Amino acid sequence: MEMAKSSTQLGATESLRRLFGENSDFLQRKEIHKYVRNLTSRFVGPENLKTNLIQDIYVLSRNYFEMDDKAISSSFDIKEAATKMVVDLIVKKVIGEMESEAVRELGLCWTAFRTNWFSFSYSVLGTTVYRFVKMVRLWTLIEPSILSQETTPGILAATVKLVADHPDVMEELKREHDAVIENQGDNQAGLTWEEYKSMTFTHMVIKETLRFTSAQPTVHRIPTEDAQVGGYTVPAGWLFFGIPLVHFDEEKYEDPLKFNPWRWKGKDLHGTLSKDYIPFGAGATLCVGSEFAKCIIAVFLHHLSRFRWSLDPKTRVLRRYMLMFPAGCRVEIAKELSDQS
Ligand code: HEM
Repeated sequence: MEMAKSSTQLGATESLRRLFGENSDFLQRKEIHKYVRNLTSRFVGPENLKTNLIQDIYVLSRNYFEMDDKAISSSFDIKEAATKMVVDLIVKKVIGEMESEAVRELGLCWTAFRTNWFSFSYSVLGTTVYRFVKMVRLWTLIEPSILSQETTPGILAATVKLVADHPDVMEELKREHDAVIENQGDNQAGLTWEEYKSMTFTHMVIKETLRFTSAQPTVHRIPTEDAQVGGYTVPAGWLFFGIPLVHFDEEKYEDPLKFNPWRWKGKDLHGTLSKDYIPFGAGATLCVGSEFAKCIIAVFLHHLSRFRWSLDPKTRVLRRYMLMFPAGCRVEIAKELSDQS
């Protein structure tokens, strides 16, 4: 936490420096940092979220839950659905209208780079790693898009997996969302900001998922002077990889390896940062997309809770550089018996 707050110099390994060159935008982000933050906040900050985005998120995500009158069930990969939605809501607005093939290529390049850069020669022409390195001059523009595309769908998928593994949580969510729908009466065309904020248990589930998965596993920093971390000295100029271990500290969290949304009952559900809770980082580089990400997850849970649903048993979560779902995250939804008549 202290390290994340103390320095805005983001760390990069020697190999990354050689790969991109010392002066690349990718590494020398300090100068353009404020610009990127402002640009992203404009798109996903609370004002735009309240007035426009929440409704767009509601409508776009609802499309995945539509079924023919005669169908009684359907299925889709919820991680892929969220990725497409983020592309529609953010990437196209930040980068401008792109051919869908170009968006796909951008995603593929990033995925290949993220998983292979340390094990694959970047100078081999034609490889996706090579192409990504060539494209990285666009970094300033694509950074928010990449960050939003990588993290949020992964956390949504992790949330869905954890809920599917905990029937008591699924039941409580259903109760909460049934009540929201009932209160809406005939007016079920969307979700208001107030309704979103009133979903107390949903926010407890999201908060616990973010604690439990620590989705962005490391922050990288290079301290400008010697720093103390957990009784160790990190010398100035060294590269520090920080992991939010505080999320699993027994003194802060009772039974920390248990997924237990009820631990947040009566606590602050909307703050993104405290001494013991840092899923969105801390300090000058604190995530600017946190509320947007939480809103996407809550709205998907809202739609999901209208159905009986289950998760493909092949769904597995791997923790590599990011959370990964090698077999996707497919949900099967079925109409309630009463809706089938
Ligand atoms: C659940 C989803 C998300 C998680 C867990 C997450 C996590 C983080 C973390 C830990 C950082 C700090 C990195 C560091 O200090 O080195 C960060 C920064 C950032 N995030 Fe997120 N993020 C999420 C969603 C998003 C979304 C949806 C967007 C944009 C639409 C976004 C945009 C950014 C940006 C632009 C930064 C860099 C801020 C800066 O350098 O000043 N994030 N995020």
